[in-house]
Amino acid sequence: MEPIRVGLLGLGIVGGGTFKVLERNADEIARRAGRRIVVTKVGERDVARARARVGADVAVEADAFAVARDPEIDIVVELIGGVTVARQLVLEAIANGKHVVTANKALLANHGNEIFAAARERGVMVAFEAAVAGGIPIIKAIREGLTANRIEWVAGIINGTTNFILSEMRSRGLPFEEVLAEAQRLGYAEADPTFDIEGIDAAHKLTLLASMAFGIPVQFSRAYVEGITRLSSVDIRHAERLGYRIKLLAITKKRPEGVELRVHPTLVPAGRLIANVEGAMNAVLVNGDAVGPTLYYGQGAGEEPTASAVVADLVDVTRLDTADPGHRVPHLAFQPEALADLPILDIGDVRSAYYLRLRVRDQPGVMAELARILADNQISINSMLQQQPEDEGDGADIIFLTHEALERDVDNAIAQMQALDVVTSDVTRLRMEQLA
Ligand SMILES: NC(=O)C1=CN([C@@H]2O[C@H](COP(=O)(O)OP(=O)(O)OC[C@H]3O[C@@H](n4cnc5c(N)ncnc54)[C@H](O)[C@@H]3O)[C@@H](O)[C@H]2O)C=CC1
Ligand SMILES: N[C@@H](CC=O)C(=O)O
Ligand code: NA
Repeated sequence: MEPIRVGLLGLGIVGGGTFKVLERNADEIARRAGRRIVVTKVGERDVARARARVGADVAVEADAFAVARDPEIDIVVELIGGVTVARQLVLEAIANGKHVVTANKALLANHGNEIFAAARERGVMVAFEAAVAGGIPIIKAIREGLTANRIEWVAGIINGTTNFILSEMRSRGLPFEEVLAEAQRLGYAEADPTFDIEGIDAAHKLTLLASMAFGIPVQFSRAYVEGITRLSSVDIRHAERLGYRIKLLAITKKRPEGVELRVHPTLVPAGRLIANVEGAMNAVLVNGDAVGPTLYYGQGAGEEPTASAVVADLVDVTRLDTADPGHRVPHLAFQPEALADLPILDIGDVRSAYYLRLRVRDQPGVMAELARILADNQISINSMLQQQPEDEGDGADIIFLTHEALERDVDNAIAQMQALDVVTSDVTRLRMEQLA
C-alpha cells in the first residue's frame, strides 16, 4: 500500500520529536498502521533550522498554508501552537479534505466546537491525544476504554511545568523563578509560560476532558482558573505539617445542578498516589460509576513523550482513513447530536473543604469570634491549628481546616473575618480534596 503523506507544521520541540520518533520507529509503526507514515513536507518559518533537521528528502516551506492546502498531503499535523494562525491553518486543512492531528489544547479549548463541526461536515478526523497530558493516552482511555461508564469526576495534575515547580519548591526549597527557568530549558513550558503558572494551560486541557467525560460542548470561558503565582511557601510548609501536599489540580465533577470546571492549588492528603506525583509527571484520576477510580500516570510534556501521542494519533488516523466516517470515534466521545448543554457552575456554587490561614492578635475571645463567623455561614470546622508566626511577628497564626462548605459562604466568612480589628493579615484560602 502507498505510504500516507504527512505535512508537519512547526518543527519546534514537539514537531522535532515527532519527526525523530517517526523516523526511528518507522518499521514498527508501519507494522501497526498497515502503511508507512512519511513526512513529505514541513511548514516551518525557520527554514534553515528545519532543513538542517530533516535532511534533503523532505521539502521545507516557510508558508505553512501552502502545506495545509497541498493536494499531495493526506494528514496535516499542526504543531505551531497559538490560536489565531493555528485556527486558520486547521480550518484550511479541513476544507482541503485533510485529516488533522494537533497537540494544541489552547486552540481546541477555544475553538474546538467550530473545528470539530467543520471536520464532521467535511468527513475528516481531528485527533488530539497530545493536547491533554502529553504522552498519557487519557483521551483514548476516556473516549474508548471507559465508554460503559457514567463518569462522575475527573481530577488531575495536567501541567508538567507547575508540578515541577511545586515539587522543587517543596523538596529542595528552590525559588519559584529558578525552577520555572529550568522547566523552560527542558522544553516543558508553553511559549508564554504565563499559561502554565496561571493555570490556563491546565484549564485548556480540563475543558477538553470535561467535554469528553460528560458529553458537553467545549466551554473554556466558563472555567474557574487560579494558578500558583500567589501560592506562598509558608502554605506549602503548613500543608506538609498537616499531612497534605499542595498540587495544582484540574477538577471537573458532574453535580445534579451542573458541572464543576476548576483549576486551583489544592491540598491533597499526602498518602494519596496523586499527591506523590513529582517533577514534570502528570496523573489523571477518572472515576466511573462502574469501574470506580482509575489512575493514569506518565510524562505530560517534553519532546518525545508528546511525540508519542502525536504518532499514536497518526497511526489511528491512518488505520481509519478509508473507514466510513460514521464508524469513527466521535471527537468528544459522545455523538455530536447527543451533546448536552449542562450549565458550568459558578465557583461560588462549588462545594469543597477549605484551608484558611490568618494572623490574629493574641487576646481573649478571638477564637470564639472566628468560630461564630464560620458557624453563622454554615461552615463546620474539621480541625484547627494555632502557632507562633514563623517570621516571629506579633500575634498568632491560625489555620482552620473545614468540612465541605459552599464557596459563596466561605467568601462571606472571609470578608467578615477580614473586617475584624483583631485579624491582622489577609485570609489565605486554599481548597482541599480527598480524592481516591
Ligand atoms: N512542549 C511540550 O511539552 C508540549 C507542547 N504541546 C503543544 O504543542 C504545540 C507546539 O509546542 P512546542 O513544540 O513546545 O512549541 P515550539 O515553540 O517549540 O515550536 C513551534 C514551532 O512552530 C514554528 N512556527 C510558529 N508559527 C509558525 C508559522 N506561522 N508558520 C510556520 N512555523 C511556525 C516555530 O518556529 C517553532 O519551530 C503547542 O500547541 C503546545 O501547546 C502539547 C503538549 C506538550
Ligand atoms: N506546558 C505544558 C506542556 C504540555 O502540555 C506543561 O507544562 O504541561
Ligand atoms: Na494524552
